Amino acid sequence: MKLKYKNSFWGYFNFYYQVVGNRLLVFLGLSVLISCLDGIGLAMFIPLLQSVSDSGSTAGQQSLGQLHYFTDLIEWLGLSLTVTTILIALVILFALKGVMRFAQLSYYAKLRQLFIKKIRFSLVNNLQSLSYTAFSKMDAGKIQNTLTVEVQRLFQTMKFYFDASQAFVMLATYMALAFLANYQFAFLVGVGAALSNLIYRKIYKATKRASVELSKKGSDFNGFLSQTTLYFKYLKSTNTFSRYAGKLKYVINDAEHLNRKIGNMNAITTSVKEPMIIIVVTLVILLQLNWMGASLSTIILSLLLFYRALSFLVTVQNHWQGFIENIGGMNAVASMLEEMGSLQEVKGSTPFVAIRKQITLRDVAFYYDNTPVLDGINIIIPKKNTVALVGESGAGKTTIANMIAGLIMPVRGELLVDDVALQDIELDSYRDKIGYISQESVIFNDTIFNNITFWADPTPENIKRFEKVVEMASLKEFVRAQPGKEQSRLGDNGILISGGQKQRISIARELFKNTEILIFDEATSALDSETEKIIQENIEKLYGNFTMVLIAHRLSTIKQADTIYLIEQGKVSACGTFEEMIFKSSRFKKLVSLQAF
Ligand SMILES: Nc1ncnc2c1ncn2[C@@H]1O[C@H](COP(=O)(O)OP(=O)(O)OP(=O)(O)O)[C@@H](O)[C@H]1O
Repeated sequence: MKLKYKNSFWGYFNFYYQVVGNRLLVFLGLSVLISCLDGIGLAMFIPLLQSVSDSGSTAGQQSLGQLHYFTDLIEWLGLSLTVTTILIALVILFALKGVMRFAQLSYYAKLRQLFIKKIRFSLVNNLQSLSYTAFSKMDAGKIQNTLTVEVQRLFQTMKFYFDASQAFVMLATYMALAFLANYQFAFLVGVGAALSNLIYRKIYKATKRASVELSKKGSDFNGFLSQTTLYFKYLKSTNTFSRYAGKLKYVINDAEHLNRKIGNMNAITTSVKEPMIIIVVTLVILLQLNWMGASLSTIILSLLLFYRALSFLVTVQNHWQGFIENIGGMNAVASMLEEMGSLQEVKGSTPFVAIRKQITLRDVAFYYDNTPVLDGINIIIPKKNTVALVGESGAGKTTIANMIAGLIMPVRGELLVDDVALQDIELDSYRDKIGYISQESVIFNDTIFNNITFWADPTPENIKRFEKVVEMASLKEFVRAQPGKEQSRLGDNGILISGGQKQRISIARELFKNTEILIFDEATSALDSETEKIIQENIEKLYGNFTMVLIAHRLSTIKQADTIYLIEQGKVSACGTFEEMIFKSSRFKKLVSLQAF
């Protein structure tokens, strides 16, 4: 979903219209109906007053102006204008208004639900389909802030917009009724409204600027905050927390300064409200009494209608102020949807079922921005073979693994799965078959069972499969030792378990999945030598069952690999079995001897 809008009343209307469609018109139609019922109900007080004071129907008709049509209607229905009929009409009108109000509010609740769902679903869908390259360039704080705070602010805008519209309809209705009752008064209200709008316009502009600025500060704050929790351990143990917290406080300060500014502007608009109404009403009475020679009943009706109209004018202004205060949310969500929409992953159409023969990287080159990272890479990964990538830090091993996982595409050359180029493969079906155990283990704050099965239903087959992979990943003892066994929780980001345990859980998860290609990126880097040996044996048990890509700095762990590729500065400098490599690559031999030492 793309949400484009112009900064105007109808531009914003169009924004909501794009999300909820014609339902918006239904809502506004109900608002008009309620306003009419309210206005007519109020106008009925005049014949009521006249009936009570027995002032005769002709005077009543005059003071009602053109509104006498409503009382005519009562008479046309064959009912005489007595206190009782007017009271009954009043009750019916307001009861009807209550019913309509109920219908309108429950319709609003439905609209709100629909609106929130649509916006959140669109953001989640766009995030899901975002390309990995685009994601790595985006500001994580901004994404997080938009999906949480800004979406919330956007919903606020909708509430304020709808409330302002409702009040606007009320205002328009009372203006129309006022016009019908006494057009000179209506003119005065128009002048009053125009004057007060001059003051409000300036304040709205300044509020809008502050609101958009607030969204930016929110992104910064969220970015810093998520990193604070992510790197809590580091910040704590190195006593760098206070310096980092200083940055966080600086952003809080800025954001709260803006909030205060917005609050001050709100204070002005709110406090100006009552004096302004009184001034306009006083002017209206003075004019009516001294220059227009109006009767008391005309003045009472006019005052009733105008006071209502003016208070709705103020309500419109207040809600509009609230709307403007949150407009940054609309801006942030619309631009995030647009930005993510333009950075979507392009997926091919050939569904992936299974590897028949091999994965081939042919003369592959890759650049991060303009910096070459891979150049002329030729690698063959035959089905169910194990290929190891070794080389110094920054040589390009992870970049190759990312490409095999379909996260990035070759800039030059091609990656073929059998005969199909990676670009042509339907990536979701391909990734369904990929198991990726990265340098940073992925542990969810949930039970061991859910972490490994990825929230699979605990059916007898799944439980059996779970037990099997727990055993394969040497986790049996660990699970048994937990007080809640497989239902024990692992804590946020696996904070409650060791680095080695995290990696074994990651391995078990990939084994549970119906994986065909297994990528291990430094899978054994955080293990003690005893556990590493067990895991190593377990990985070796997988040899021949999966197509595997191993990235390991510890060369002893890849002795059994079918083929080893030595990557140096983005190029393959040698390849072969462990023994062949020792024989033909002096660089590899040196690396092995350094590690042996
Ligand atoms: N998202 C990125 N944007 C820009 N440059 C990147 C990005 N990711 C990696 N690089 C650069 O690409 C080069 C290869 O990185 P890569 O992670 O593939 O190396 P590696 O061999 O896996 O290193 P290590 O063994 O330390 O994990 C490095 O110079 C790295 O700085």
